[in-house]
Amino acid sequence: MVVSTDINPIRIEKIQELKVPVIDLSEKKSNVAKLIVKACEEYGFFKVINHGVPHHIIKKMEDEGFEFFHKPLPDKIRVGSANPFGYGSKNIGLSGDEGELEYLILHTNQHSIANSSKFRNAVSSYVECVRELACKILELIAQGVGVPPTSFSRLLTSFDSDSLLRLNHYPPVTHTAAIGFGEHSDPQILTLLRSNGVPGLQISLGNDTWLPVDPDPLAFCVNIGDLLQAMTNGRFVSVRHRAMANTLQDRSRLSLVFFGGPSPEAIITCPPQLLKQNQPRYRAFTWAEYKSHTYAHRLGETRLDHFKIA
Ligand SMILES: O=C(O)CCC(=O)C(=O)O
Ligand SMILES: [Fe+2]
Repeated sequence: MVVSTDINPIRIEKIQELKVPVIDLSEKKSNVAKLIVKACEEYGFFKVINHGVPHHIIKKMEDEGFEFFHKPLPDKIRVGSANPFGYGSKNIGLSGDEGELEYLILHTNQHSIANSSKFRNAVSSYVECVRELACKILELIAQGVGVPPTSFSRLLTSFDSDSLLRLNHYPPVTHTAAIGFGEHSDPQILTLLRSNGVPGLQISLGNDTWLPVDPDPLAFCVNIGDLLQAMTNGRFVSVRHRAMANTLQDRSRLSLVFFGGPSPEAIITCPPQLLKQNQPRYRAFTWAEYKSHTYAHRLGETRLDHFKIA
């Protein structure tokens, strides 16, 4: 009798052969721009090293994050529930998704969540640095695809840029197949994720094949979001990814995730230089419109499809 199993050995081999692109930002700009564009087209995902975000700023944010999650539950609940900004546990979004994590979502322009000034300072310095890094990467992307340098980064520097910082805390669980954060693509423009040395993040290669991303506390993981897929007319892929629950019994996983988004009124279209002879694949929409569509659907849906021109 042939026993069917979910674990396909061919897939495992394929997974082990591949490594996600690691891009050294201290190398020559024109080469870096080319490598980034290639990674955005092939995976919608890469890691950056020598990124210039000072270690002490990351460490301070990580320490504050752990301090927050180690507080008693009533203290965490007191900051308000995560719709849209605040603390959440197990439930992700409002459409029934669940995972083995707790999290804190902060708006990068409104630090109104009642926390200590020590916490707020850590968030401000961290956000300032990662926003700058996100802009630098978006400018390299602009250079690589041949559009004016600030075509994408200006969306993150506008005074009402709708960017978020999300802290995800994955405590140890004993069931190995559990999902920490289910499969999805990030809705915004660009995501910068940094995690401690505990594994969990995986990116999708399609056909149910997953590529585990080695934890690397010195690097930032960069995800292309749905808006950048739309703004490149589908040339870049907004990578589908997920986090497995943490099965290391003696440590928690903490990821710091910056989502670079535009102002709610920003109109998302592909610059004409990138359309060339092609027809636009997506209709123009505002970020506010995209966000409300996203919030109304399950995490795993391919939300950008709704804006496709038939
Ligand atoms: O925590 C992680 O590694 C992934 C989380 C994630 O994908 C997200 O917050 O959008
Ligand atoms: Fe994500």
